Amino acid sequence: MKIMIGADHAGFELKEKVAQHLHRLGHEVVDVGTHGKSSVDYPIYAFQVAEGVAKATSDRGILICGSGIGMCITANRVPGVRAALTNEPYAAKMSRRHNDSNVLCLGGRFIGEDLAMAIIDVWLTEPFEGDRHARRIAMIDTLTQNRNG
Ligand SMILES: O=C(CO)[C@H](O)[C@H](O)[C@H](O)COP(=O)(O)O
Repeated sequence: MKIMIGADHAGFELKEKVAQHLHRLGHEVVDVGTHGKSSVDYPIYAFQVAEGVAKATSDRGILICGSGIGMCITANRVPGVRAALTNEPYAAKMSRRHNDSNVLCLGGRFIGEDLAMAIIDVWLTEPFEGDRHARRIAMIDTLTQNRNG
């Protein structure tokens, strides 16, 4: 898969490890930054990754900030993005099976490297179940479009 990744300063260190892990698994990684520990603003990276996934220039996205919350709030503003904040593997699994999540958000200040990789491994391999869940996902898009006119 082609996976776009991004982080702010609070997620930078974990992002570097995630990039190595994804490379080891054979994925193509597009890293939009940040590239150091200096303080930056998470919406910049969240929007880049979310746009990449929404425009299908990448198959999936992974975003990391301190808690994962700011990244998730921002990414979900982009139509077509279904970002899930999952700091444990079961939520990651369900976000794939029921929500077809296409962006994974992690909290770099909440979880360690081993747990992050376990979450990512589940998230990359779990399939979407479709059926009633596909109907509900379609409703998200329809209701959003109706609201925006
Ligand atoms: O956006 C966040 C919270 O929802 C992230 O955790 C940020 O990484 C965090 O707010 C950054 O905090 P800092 O005090 O500027 O390092």
